[in-house]
Amino acid sequence: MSGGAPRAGSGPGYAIGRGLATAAPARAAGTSVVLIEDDPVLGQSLMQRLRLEGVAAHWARNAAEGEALLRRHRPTLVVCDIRLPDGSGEALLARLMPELGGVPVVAVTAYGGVEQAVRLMRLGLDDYLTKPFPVQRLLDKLAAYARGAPAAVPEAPGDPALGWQSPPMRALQAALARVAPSDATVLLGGESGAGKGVAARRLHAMDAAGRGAQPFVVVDCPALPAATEAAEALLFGRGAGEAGTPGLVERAGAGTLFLDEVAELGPPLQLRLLRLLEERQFLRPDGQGEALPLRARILAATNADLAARVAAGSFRADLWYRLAVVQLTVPPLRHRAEDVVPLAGHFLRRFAPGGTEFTPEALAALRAHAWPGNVRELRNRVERVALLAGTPRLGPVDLFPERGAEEARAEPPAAEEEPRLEETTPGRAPRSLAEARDSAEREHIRRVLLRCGGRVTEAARALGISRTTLWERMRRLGVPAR
Ligand SMILES: Nc1ncnc2c1ncn2[C@@H]1O[C@H](COP(=O)(O)OP(=O)(O)OP(=O)(O)O)[C@@H](O)[C@H]1O
Repeated sequence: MSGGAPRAGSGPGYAIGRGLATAAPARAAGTSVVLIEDDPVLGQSLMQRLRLEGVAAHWARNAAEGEALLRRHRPTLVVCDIRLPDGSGEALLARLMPELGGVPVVAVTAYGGVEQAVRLMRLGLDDYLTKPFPVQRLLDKLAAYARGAPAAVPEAPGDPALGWQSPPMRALQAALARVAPSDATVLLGGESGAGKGVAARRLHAMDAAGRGAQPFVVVDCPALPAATEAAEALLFGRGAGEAGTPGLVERAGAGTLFLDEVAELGPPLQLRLLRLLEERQFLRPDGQGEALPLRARILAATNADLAARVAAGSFRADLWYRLAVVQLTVPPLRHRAEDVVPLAGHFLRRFAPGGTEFTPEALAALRAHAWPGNVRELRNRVERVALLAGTPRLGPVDLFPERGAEEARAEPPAAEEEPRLEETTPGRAPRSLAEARDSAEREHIRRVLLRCGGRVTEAARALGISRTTLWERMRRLGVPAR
C-alpha cells in the first residue's frame, strides 16, 4: 500500500509508513511524504518530526531508492534533495515528474543550488527549500498542499468484491470473516504486492461496529528508525501521562495495529513486541507512569518465509508463535486469473481519462502475464500506460513495452507454453504447479532482463517490483545476472 485517503469503513487512524489517517491531531497528520535525502542527520530529524506529526513518511537515501519508493507510493508531497550520492536529484525529478500525476514536489537545495531549483520549477517543480530550514516550514507547506491537493488515490477499492472474485480470494474472504469478531492476532503471508495490506484493512473494516470504527495504525517495520531508542519512542511514546507523547501502540486505541513487513524488525524490537503481546500492557520507554493496557488487535504481514528466518536464528520463535495465532496467505495474482481483468479495469477507470479502453489483445495479454509483482505490478503498468500512452485504445505493446511489438502481440505466455511441452513429452512425469509457476516466472524474468540489456533496475521497474525483490527472485530461480 502506499499513502492515500482514508477508506470508507476503515475507521480513523494515524499512520507510519504505508498507513492512512484521519482524525489526526496535527495539521499535517494524515498526509504522506516521500523524502529523498542523503544527509543522515537532516533525514533522521525530518523523519522523526514528520512521524511525530502523524505523517506517513518514507525515506530514501539516494536517487535509486527514491525512484523505487515513488513507484510504490503515491504521497501527498515529495521532498527531494537535488544533490544525491548516485546521481543528481535534478535528473531524477526531471525523469519522474511527468509520471507523478500532479503530486507536488519540493526540492531541498544548498544555497548554491537555487538556480538549479529554478530550472526545475520550469519542469513542474512546485517549490524549494534552501538548507538549513526550520522543519516547521516543511510542515506548513505539507499542510498547505494537503488542503489544496486533489483527493488522494484510495488504497483499496470502494467495492469490496473488486479483485476478490476468484475462488482463492473468496476463500480468504471467508476466513477473514470468521476471524474478524475475535481478538486473535493474525499473520498475513504472501508475495510482495499481492494485497496483504489491503487484506489487513479489510479485516479491520469487517468489524464495522467495533474495531472497524477505531483507528487503523500501520507500522512500516523496515522504515522504523535504526536506533532502538528512537524506534521505541515512536512505538511506545515518551514521557509520562497526558504531558507525554503517545506512541503508535497507544494511538491504535481499541482499533488495529498493523505491523507491516514484520520480519524486518531487529532483535531488540522483536523482544519489546514479544513482551507487549505476552503482557498485553506496556510502559512508555522512560519507565515513568503507569503501565498502559494494549487494547488494539495486532495484525502482521510479511512476504518473508518466517519459518526459515526462525530456523536461521534471525527471528524469535516465541514471537512467531504469538504472531501466527491465525495464519492466512494472500494468493499471488497468477493464481487468481479471474481477478486480473476486473482489477485492470478498475485501475484504468481510476488513472485514465474516460473512454480509454483495452483492446481484446491487451486483455488477452493481461490474462496471460505471470505477474511476478502481483497487484502492485498490474496497478503500476496500468497507471504508467494511462499517463503515457496518449491513445484511447490500449494494446499489449502499451502495457508491456519491454517485450517489443511482435512479441507482445503474439507472445504465447510462458505459463501456458510449459504445460503444452509437458503434454507432448512422453515418459516425463508431470511437474507440480509450483515448478510450472517457477519455470514461467524464470522465463519471464529472463526475457525482461534480456530486453533491458541486463539492467536490473530497469527490469525491476518494467516488472513492477523492487530491485531487492527482483534480486531475491533471480537468486531463488537461478536466473543469472548478466
Ligand atoms: N483488491 C484490490 N483492489 C485494488 N487495489 C489493490 C487490491 N489489492 C491490492 N491492491 C493494490 O496493490 C498494491 C499492493 O497492495 P498491498 O500493499 O496491500 O500489497 P502487499 O502484499 O502488502 O505488498 P508488500 O508485501 O510489498 O507490502 C497497492 O497499491 C494496493 O492498493
